[in-house]
Amino acid sequence: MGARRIDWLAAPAGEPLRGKLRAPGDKSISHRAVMLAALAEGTSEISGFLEGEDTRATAAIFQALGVAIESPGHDRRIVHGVGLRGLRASGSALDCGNSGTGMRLLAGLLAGQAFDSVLVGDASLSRRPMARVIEPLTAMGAQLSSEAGGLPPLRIRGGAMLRGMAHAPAVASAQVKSALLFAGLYAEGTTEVHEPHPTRDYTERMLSAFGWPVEFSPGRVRLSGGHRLQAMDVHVPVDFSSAAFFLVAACVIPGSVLTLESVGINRRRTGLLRVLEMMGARIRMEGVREHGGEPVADLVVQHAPLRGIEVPAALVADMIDEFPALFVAAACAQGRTIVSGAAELRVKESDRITTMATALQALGVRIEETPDGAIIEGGGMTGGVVDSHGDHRIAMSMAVATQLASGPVRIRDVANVATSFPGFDALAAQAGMQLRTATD
Ligand SMILES: O=C(O)C1=C[C@@H](OP(=O)(O)O)[C@@H](O)[C@H](O)C1
Ligand SMILES: C=C(OP(=O)(O)O)C(=O)O
Repeated sequence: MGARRIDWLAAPAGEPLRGKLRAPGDKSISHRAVMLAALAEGTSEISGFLEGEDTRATAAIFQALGVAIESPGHDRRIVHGVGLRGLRASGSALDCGNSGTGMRLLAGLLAGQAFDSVLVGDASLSRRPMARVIEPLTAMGAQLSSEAGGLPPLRIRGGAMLRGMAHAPAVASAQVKSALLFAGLYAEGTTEVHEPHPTRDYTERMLSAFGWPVEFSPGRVRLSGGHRLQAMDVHVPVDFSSAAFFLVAACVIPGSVLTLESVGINRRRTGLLRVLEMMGARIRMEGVREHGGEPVADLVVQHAPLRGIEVPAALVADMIDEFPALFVAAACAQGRTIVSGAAELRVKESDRITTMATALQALGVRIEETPDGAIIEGGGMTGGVVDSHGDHRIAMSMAVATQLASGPVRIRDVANVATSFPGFDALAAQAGMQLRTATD
């Protein structure tokens, strides 16, 4: 982000990945934990909090809104909740950084406040579509405006009287669903969301854990205004999306046997596991248990030859952030992999279809873009220079790809990895990958 321009220089280490790794805490759950703890009555302690730029931006926003948040140690936060009506106006714009989750969830939450707010973001976030939350929130009575084309900054007028209603969003998006549920806390009557495909259900589960009555089943959720949130301690599991880079790396690097510890395996997040298994991967779950109300397991992954498949469109929402990593698995597989039904990838931190296609092509992979996916021919990769376009998931996926390239690779513009996975390069080196930082 910002002025820092960092590249990675990577080379195939020629070594299998071995040992045990623990990836950082879940980004989606960390955002929600801060938000609900801030609105709760009493003091909540969050452990396993993701020390990423995205989630720290959310915590800083709540501090600007008058919530006392202590950081007693790495991965920990103590949040002194102010209750549903206890936030107060910030004198300045609230900066969500690179985080779509932060901005969209806050749009719903701030629409219910008595004061005005402005949400801003970095250059990437300022290009991402917000009409998907502005329109349904406006239908509930919220007063929000954006730049032309539904782009940030978002200006939110306080004091609106929100009405609950039933929503059927056109896109399957946990961010949209969660924005509507946050507004629903402040609305009169019942707010319902019927999704085109079920998406991650952390907002529903966490609201319920904080004591708010919520009815939900996959793809459906319903709640009413007029209740209270009670403080609780939140234990954040390891983020499956972060573990996914190492899962793919160990699948494709011959001789690897790697254990990823205590990974969150909520079904709405683990579509990639099912797809890799269809491709021939050998991944075992050990010690399945509950951690802070979420299922977690150690994932033991062993190298296995992968074959190309047609990725079932029904799994897209369950692996929405894992496509860059999947593209790398596909490039290393035998045969053709077809991805479709994934047009949402075009409105993430970068256009992830074009960015991945361009990066893999630069390493000699045959990959053809389609409007909602790609056709990837497996085979070898050469060395070269690739650009992550400031997209954390592209940078980390290409770092995995380089381990199978026939020569050195420079990955440009990787600083943004700190938004979701600070310390990725150190962990990659610990596992046996060769990656070093270079600045221009
Ligand atoms: O709700 C969330 O925490 C998220 C939902 C997904 O976005 P969409 O809701 O736009 O699919 C995902 O891509 C993002 O990384 C986190
Ligand atoms: C899309 C992502 O996050 P966000 O939408 O929160 O920016 C992501 O982390 O891949």
